Amino acid sequence: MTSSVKVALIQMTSSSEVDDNLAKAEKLIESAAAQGAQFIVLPESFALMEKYNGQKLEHVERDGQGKVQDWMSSLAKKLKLVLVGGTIAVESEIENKPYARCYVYQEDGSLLAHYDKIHLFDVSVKEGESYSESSNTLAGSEPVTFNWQGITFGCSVCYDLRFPELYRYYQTHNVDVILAPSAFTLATGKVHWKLLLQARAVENLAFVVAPNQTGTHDNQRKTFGHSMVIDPWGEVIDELQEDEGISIATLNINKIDMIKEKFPVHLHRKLMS
Ligand SMILES: O=C(O)CNC(=O)[C@H](CS)NC(=O)CCC(=O)C(=O)O
Repeated sequence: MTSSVKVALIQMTSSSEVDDNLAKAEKLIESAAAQGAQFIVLPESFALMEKYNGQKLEHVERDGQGKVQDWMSSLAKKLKLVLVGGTIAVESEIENKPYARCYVYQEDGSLLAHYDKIHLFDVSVKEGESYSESSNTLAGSEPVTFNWQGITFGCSVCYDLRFPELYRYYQTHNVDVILAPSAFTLATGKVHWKLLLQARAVENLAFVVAPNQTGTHDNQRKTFGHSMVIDPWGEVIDELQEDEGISIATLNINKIDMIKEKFPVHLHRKLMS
């Protein structure tokens, strides 16, 4: 059983050009691999930030085939690492309503897991800034965990962070590392991003790995950056600022048991549903 893993988070300002985004992400991933990262996580919508909000999506793939899936699989294989692909739009059973899907590829290029974003961002952030993700996306319904090298991971995406019951499910399924690739807005990120990430880590005694989009996108949307890794005690192990780049952190998985032994919050629950 592996007791530590070197993860890398990719922070980028994705545009509305898929090829440009993949080229940019590839450079960052190669640099992270050269620094010894074994497990790399891309942010939500890394391959495409749509120009238009609430309209038909411009690049949607079919499960199992498509440019972005091929790119993720071959890169994972070439660099012999795990690659978590934030989200991409993947056809669902309903026309023009793809899932926002996170694919996880492993070292031989095969698929290890996939997760469909459950909570969709239908909110008004402030005057002139509102989102209607459900108008062009179908919500997933299943929490997803997977095991890699004896470590258990739980999947989530962005707005999911506001729904603690998803993470409580992961706690009851012994998740060691919570993944939360995001495109958190600048306006909400300033107030809520770090707070939510730390809360999810502390209340569930798990690491939280959260790469975010950053900067101003083609569609004029602004995202917050500040990709970070939090340990199960709530401490920020590594944090980026607003520039594009990579964050590399070593997760010492033994730390979870060390904390649970002295501070067994997970055994003190009373109101089980
Ligand atoms: O639409 C895309 O291209 C990429 N997807 C997103 O940006 C998604 C849905 S609009 N954003 C969020 O979930 C932000 C959540 C958030 O910021 C909060 O909870 O405060």
